[in-house]
Amino acid sequence: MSGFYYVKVPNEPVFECRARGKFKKNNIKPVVGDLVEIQAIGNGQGVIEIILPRKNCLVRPSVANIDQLMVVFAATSPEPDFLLMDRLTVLAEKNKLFVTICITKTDLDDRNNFNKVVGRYSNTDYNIIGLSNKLNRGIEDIKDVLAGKLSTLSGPSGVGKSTLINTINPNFKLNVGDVSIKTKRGKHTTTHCELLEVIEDGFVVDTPGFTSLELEGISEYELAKYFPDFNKFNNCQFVSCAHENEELCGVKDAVKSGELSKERYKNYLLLLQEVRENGGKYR
Ligand SMILES: Nc1nc2c(ncn2[C@@H]2O[C@H](COP(=O)(O)OP(=O)(O)OP(=O)(O)O)[C@@H](O)[C@H]2O)c(=O)[nH]1
Ligand SMILES: [Zn+2]
Repeated sequence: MSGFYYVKVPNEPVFECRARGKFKKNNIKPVVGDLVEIQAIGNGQGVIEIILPRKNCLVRPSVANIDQLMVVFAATSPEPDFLLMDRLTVLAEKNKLFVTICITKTDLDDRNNFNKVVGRYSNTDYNIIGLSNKLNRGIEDIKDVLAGKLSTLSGPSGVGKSTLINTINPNFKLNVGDVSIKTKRGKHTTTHCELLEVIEDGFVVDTPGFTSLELEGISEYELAKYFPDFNKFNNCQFVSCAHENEELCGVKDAVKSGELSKERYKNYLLLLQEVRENGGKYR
């Protein structure tokens, strides 16, 4: 119901809470993932008194205190969108989140897209997990990386996010859709958003994901920072090197020698262009 927040309290049923009026006055709204202090008023109801400081807060949908961005793409059907994959990892880096890249439908991977992903990100410390919901492959690895964290799953429609959650924990019975229907635009307006405890102390935000990528401004000077693999090679002549047209650029050298992924570098240049066109706003 609108105006209510559902608060999980250890060893108690979920409390149905309203927020103190002072929050509204100060234009603050509790969001999913917030750690709060409540006052119980009986009957499983309570009032949110304090919102503890957030370590991060992503928007659209608003979720606070996320530990991990699990980027989910299919090996095929739909084909992986590598530019979106790089955008999502930039979003994660900007917000200091762990990154796990989960490639689903590896049972259909006749073009070796899983290995392509492993190659592209080989100079990062991202977890890269190949998964088949169909063959029950990789599920234990996914459980391991979800344990003890608040994660959000992000990726295009139809890659198998709901199937994955259902496989991990069949209690959820999320709707699994038909790819062709679900990929039509405009289907993804969730009005509510909740946390699913998919395994003990491992929570996942139930949302269509941050594919719209509304970020606060990222300047052209900081974009490269969010490509952690580039950082290993940035012994460039200029400290503020954009790794673009500059001479003596460690990143460009590493791309030339094959140590850094050419595709990822290409996407970096595309995103750099975008950041500039948006005057520092990266969308
Ligand atoms: N072959 C194969 N098919 C899969 C796998 N995982 C999911 N699918 C199928 O892919 C289709 C889409 O799965 P969903 O779980 O609805 O995908 P989703 O990412 O939740 O999609 P949205 O809810 O639109 O975001 C369904 O027909 C699933 O049965 C897999 O590992 N292998
Ligand atoms: Zn450089």
